Amino acid sequence: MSDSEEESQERQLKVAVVGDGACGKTSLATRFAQEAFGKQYKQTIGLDFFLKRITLPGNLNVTLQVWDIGGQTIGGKMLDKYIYGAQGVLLVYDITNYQSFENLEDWFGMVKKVNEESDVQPVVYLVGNKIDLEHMRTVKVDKHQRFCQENGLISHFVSAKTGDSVFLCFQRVAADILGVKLNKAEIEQSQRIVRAELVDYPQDEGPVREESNQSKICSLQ
Ligand SMILES: Nc1nc2c(ncn2[C@@H]2O[C@H](COP(=O)(O)OP(=O)(O)OP(=O)(O)O)[C@@H](O)[C@H]2O)c(=O)[nH]1
Repeated sequence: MSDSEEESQERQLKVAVVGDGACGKTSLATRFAQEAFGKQYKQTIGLDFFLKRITLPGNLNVTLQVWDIGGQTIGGKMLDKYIYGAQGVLLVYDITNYQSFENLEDWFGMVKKVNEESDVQPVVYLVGNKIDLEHMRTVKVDKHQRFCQENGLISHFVSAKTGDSVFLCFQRVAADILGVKLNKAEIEQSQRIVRAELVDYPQDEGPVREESNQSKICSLQ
């Protein structure tokens, strides 16, 4: 294959998103791929796919295939087939739902089983979702960190609702899979993409305190 043919072949990465029903997997995929969020819960039956093209440092174009796996598939016959071949796995739970955190043992067990015989192991992230509901948190941060340390997982906290850290999370997965390092500026840039829509202070004036739209915007932070 010539160099130019190789260059034109876009890299596709499979990222499987697993976790209990209603923890926010579809919402994360939708936020990442379509920059949208819906309040209404619609259960995923089986699985859904999302595709999103991103550019990593070094002008590396990558298409992420996000496999949004329905929470009800745990214990089902198809789950191992859905997870098989994923280079990245997001183990998602809802920080306001302790059970969804506890059940990650089972989800992670399934991921390990599927990859038992494989030489290459997927990059696995522990993702605490719904951080906009911090006041309702039932899973302590140190529990989350311990689970990461004990199992060699990478930690992330996100909100599909506000978009907080969602793009960064997927971007990091892609970068980790490909062994690309993101520097501080790139990480900040990714965070800014999400926040730019929410915060729009007038130049040189700093945050406005009172009644205007700004206070509504601040409450999203
Ligand atoms: N406040 C808040 N609500 C969220 C967030 N993410 C998802 N939700 C809500 O949680 C509910 C479930 O979200 P889904 O994305 O459908 O959950 P899921 O994990 O895909 O569920 P299954 O399809 O059953 O596996 C919906 O009502 C979402 O609007 C979040 O970050 N913050």
